[in-house]
Amino acid sequence: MRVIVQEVGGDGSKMGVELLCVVRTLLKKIGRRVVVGDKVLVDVKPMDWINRRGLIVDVFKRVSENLDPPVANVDHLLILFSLDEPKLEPFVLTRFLVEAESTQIPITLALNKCELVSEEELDSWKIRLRSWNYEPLFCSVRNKLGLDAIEFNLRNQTSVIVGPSGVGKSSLINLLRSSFGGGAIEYEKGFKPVRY
Ligand SMILES: Nc1nc2c(ncn2[C@@H]2O[C@H](COP(=O)(O)OP(=O)(O)OP(=O)(O)O)[C@@H](O)[C@H]2O)c(=O)[nH]1
Repeated sequence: MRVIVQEVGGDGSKMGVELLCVVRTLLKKIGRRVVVGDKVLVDVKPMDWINRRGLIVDVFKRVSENLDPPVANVDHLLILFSLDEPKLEPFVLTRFLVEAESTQIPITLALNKCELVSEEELDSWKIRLRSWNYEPLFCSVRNKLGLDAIEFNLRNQTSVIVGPSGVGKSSLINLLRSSFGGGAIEYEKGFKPVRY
């Protein structure tokens, strides 16, 4: 598992170092599963700092837990759809929103590829989504529009970017990483946690 070091008893120089870790057998035996987003205690021998290896010996208590797919300690969900390519389908969006709401994790809805549709279409989506009680953020990753507001929403929390295939999740994560210096971990298609 990839672990990013956040604290080493008084030694700030190791902050941000990425370690490749295995999980202690005892943890597996007692059913303590380690999932993406977990905060863990890692045992690193002095020599292992060179090879960047470690052993996960404990898992801290989770603030939140999502079972499918398994991800822990998520503060925020960014639901990303595109207005076109693929076209925004109200039924699919509803399904994502209902499922996201059921987690009780705060949600931001963002609609990407806004440069592909007319002003009229944008306005009609704005009105429609307002009637559903959502205030979506419109953006275009390609044209670098509307990204400040998204970056602001992601700041200082662990978010999961959710959305159908092809809407621009990876493109957004990559652009945020390069433009704003945020961190990101891709987890699996359609479900991407990012610590920003
Ligand atoms: N026109 C347009 N295309 C975009 C924009 N953002 C991303 N794309 C393109 O959309 C395609 C899909 O983008 P990805 O970032 O791979 O989408 P994804 O949501 O990560 O897709 P999966 O990995 O299948 O879940 C790529 O060809 C991107 O270049 C945008 O704002 N406008």
